[in-house]
Amino acid sequence: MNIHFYKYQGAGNDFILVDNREMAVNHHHPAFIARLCDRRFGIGGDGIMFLQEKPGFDFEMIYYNSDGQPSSMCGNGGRCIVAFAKKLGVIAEETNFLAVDGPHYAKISESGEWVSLQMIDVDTISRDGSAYVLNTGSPHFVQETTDLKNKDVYHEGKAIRYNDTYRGEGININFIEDLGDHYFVRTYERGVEDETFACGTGVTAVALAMAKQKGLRGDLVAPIRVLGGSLSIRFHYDGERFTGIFLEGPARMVFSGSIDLELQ
Ligand SMILES: N[C@H](CCC[C@H](N)C(=O)O)C(=O)O
Repeated sequence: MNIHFYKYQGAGNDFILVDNREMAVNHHHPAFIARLCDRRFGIGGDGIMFLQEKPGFDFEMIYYNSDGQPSSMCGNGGRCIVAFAKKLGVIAEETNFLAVDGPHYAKISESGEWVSLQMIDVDTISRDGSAYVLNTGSPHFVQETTDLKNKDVYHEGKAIRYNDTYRGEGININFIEDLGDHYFVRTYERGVEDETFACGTGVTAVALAMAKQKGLRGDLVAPIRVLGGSLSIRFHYDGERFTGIFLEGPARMVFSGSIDLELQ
């Protein structure tokens, strides 16, 4: 099957995007999806998204992790598919689209390279030892640490993700270092089963957990550095609920192309 695709990245979290409005690609084949995402035998990417028609919305975002399995929400992927929709002429500067965790509003800059994506509201944060556990569209474990640049994120993240508590459903593991004027975050991602250069729902989880830990309230902004660049989270916290949560940052096309791949 010949597939025309676009490659995007949002702060180094990279994705394959396919305009599937004609429903030409039947993507319910994990081995086929995993092969497309394979960095040696395919195009390569942390995940893949199909942009599809959906009555009542500008489009629907269908997202798979690179392991080929359907996934929960992808924040950086959501920002990249908004940039993709603008490139296709499906939207102008604002959009309401449907994703796996429900409707999302987003705004995009004139340049088409800066996207602000509204995330779902959050009203539950639990603890696991000194860590925070919460769902921002995907499940996240947030652990504050020091000397993060030298941490073995792969092995330490994998050990938590596959421990007795999380082995079943899986969870994304975020390590955060508070550097005063910003947080530095590194993430081991479920479904990629490796560290990624950024995780949008992950840095969102970090921003909310740190606000709770510090007893912050009101309209807040959390500047965050990740391996692949910078992201910013804006939100309101009244001590109970986190609302008006926006994940903001770059979303850029890297290249486009086509690939001939037979269904396994
Ligand atoms: N790996 C995540 C989904 C993608 C999350 C990440 N790429 C983001 O930007 O939110 C999971 O399985 O929960």
